[in-house]
Amino acid sequence: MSAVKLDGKATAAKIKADLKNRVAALKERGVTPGLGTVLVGDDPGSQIYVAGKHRDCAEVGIASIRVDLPATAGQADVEAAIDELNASPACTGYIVQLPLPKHLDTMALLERIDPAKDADGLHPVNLGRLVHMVDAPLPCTPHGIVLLLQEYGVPIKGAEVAVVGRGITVGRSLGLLLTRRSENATVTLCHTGTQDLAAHVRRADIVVAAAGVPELIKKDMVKPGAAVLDVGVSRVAGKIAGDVALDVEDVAGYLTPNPGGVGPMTRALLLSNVVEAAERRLR
Ligand SMILES: Nc1nc(=O)c2c([nH]1)NC[C@@H]1CN(c3ccc(C(=O)N[C@@H](CCC(=O)O)C(=O)O)cc3)C=[N+]21
Repeated sequence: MSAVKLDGKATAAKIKADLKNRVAALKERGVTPGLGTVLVGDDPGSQIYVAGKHRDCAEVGIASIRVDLPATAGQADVEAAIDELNASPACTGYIVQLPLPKHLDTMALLERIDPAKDADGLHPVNLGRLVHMVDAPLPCTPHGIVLLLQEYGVPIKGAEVAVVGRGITVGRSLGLLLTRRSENATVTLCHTGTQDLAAHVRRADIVVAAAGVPELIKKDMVKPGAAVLDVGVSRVAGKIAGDVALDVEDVAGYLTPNPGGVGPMTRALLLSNVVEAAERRLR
């Protein structure tokens, strides 16, 4: 068997086309959405991601505001950048690129972001709203995963989902999203303390690999026909390595390419959060 490709790049293009129309409508009402990024230091990977986000903005008509600070920036310097974006009417949403240099207190900085401008959907207030299932910006990667499954008609309701990785940005938040009444999946959240990972993955109709361990998910662990989503972005010898072994394609029913799968969806949903924040402002 050869798996159906869950084409994140193509699906993200559709989402961006819709956003472009919504941005045009906002501009007619006098509001231009603006995405801010705060980047501290010169990690090459982070530089590439941030540059990509600004290109995406230009594509759909979102203004972008780039704040780059040196690796030596102190807590007060980053706080000042955050305060400025919180106060700026031109910025409707922004992110602080992670990971931050180790000398900075990441949690204190993330909590300082105005929750109404939280484009990542990872502010504790917004994660709390997700727990309570009230309207708020959603975490981009989990939201992108749900939309990608829906785009290809992969049944979520009643599905057994194995999420591998309990990080806040993907695994833990995705568990919250998929167990809402509107999704109604049954989620097993696996992590490094899981006793028999293969047994959990083998039962799953949908497998989401977000552990950051190259080739963690092997062919013999996947139920034939299952949908497999690869969130891994480890760097091995300069190349992106996913969490899913290549030959999983032989047994899976659906599989994300990587690159070209979950990554482009994450970026599209970031733009979506910026546009939604601008729309909320007009309500
Ligand atoms: N505050 C914050 N928010 C983030 O959302 C965030 C972050 N910090 N820090 C780093 C991670 C990583 N991340 C990616 C998003 C898209 C691709 C992506 O689009 N990748 C392309 C390939 C790009 C390439 O080849 O390098 C693809 O999958 O097709 C990758 C990685 C967002 N992150």
